[in-house]
Amino acid sequence: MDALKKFDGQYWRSLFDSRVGKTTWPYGSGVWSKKEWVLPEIDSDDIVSAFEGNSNLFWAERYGKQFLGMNDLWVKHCGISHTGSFKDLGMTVLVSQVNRLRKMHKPVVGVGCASTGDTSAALSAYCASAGIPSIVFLPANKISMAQLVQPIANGAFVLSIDTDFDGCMQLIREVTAELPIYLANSLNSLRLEGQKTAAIEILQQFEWEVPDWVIVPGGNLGNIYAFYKGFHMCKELGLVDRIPRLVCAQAANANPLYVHYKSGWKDFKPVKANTTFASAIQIGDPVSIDRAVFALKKSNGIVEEATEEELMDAMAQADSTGMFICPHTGVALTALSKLRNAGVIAPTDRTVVVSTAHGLKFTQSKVDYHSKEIKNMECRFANPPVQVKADFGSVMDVLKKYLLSKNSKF
Ligand SMILES: N[C@@H](CCOP(=O)(O)O)C(=O)O
Repeated sequence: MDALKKFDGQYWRSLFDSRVGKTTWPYGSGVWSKKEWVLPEIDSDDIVSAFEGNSNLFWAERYGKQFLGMNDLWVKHCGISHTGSFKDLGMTVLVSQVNRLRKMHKPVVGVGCASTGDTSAALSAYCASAGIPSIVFLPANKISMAQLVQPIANGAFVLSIDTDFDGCMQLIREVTAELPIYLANSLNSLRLEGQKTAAIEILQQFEWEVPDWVIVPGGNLGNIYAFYKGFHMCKELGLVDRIPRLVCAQAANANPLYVHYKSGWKDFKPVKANTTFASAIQIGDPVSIDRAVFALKKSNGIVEEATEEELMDAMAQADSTGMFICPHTGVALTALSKLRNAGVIAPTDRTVVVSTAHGLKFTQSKVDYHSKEIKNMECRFANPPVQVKADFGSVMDVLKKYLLSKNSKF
């Protein structure tokens, strides 16, 4: 009861008074009447910023310390971009080249891709901007609504095909062998030239100090190779003297690289990719398998996997520290956590997790999780909204309960 008394408005008012020397609470009426707002001085440690230091490379201080006991964990957010994923980096290069080819009157009637949602979004946007027809093959009902609407809105010719990504990939390869449609998937090295810039940018953002680890979610596997290519190029140029160890993180429901790695890189076998919340990496027969294996061998790399529960829990925990990540980044964070727990990654290792897409593309998965509506999943970190009657007493009751649970010092 004593603790509850402290929710009295006067208590809060005195708290603010004592912090800044005069009444400062600027909102509301009644106990907290509106008075002059004086900003207290703050220390630089108090500053809460989503982006510490550089624009898209941020220090995941709270997540690192709270969940992993790490103090040098960084997230490279590649989803803060025009279409909300790292695909923009490569697609601008590829579509620019196609634009040039068309100006040279080369017979390119359009650009096509198979996609789990991010590649098609980027392709359709850049093509629309250049006035080039884009054709996208999407697995029906297997990508998020936000991703589906992107190529539709950008005026692409969208084929929703009753198969999975691997089926779409097979079909687009056959079609582009017949028609002068330029294939924009990441087996095209122009894509990788663009994507490798993320690796160069990480080194530049750390002022050419090489991180110990870089963790990348992997599906079609072009990106892990692109990162290797960028780091390797900087080493060749003498900008750095080593490259980071790479970790490729896969969903356990679509894990052909993980299985291959665990077999000691014996014969690669495609798998049937099962449904995963990390839908952009729901791929069983990745086109860049050989390049990925090369990159991992050259970087003394590791492959890890994440179950559905692990990746969704990791996403929820990361979001609770302010990140709002995509499920694929949840896969990468799970890989990190497993490697930390196994003692492979040390608490002080400088580690960069590559966040591949914007969380807003995957809101349905977050809604399902926080509503605890996922079969066979505990959803341990769900934060469902509280239903409350529209009266002051009811609102105060739930608020007091909530605030007491959050503020043990009261
Ligand atoms: N996750 C990808 C799948 C296609 O991969 P790509 O590397 O060939 O573009 C997507 O978003 O479509």
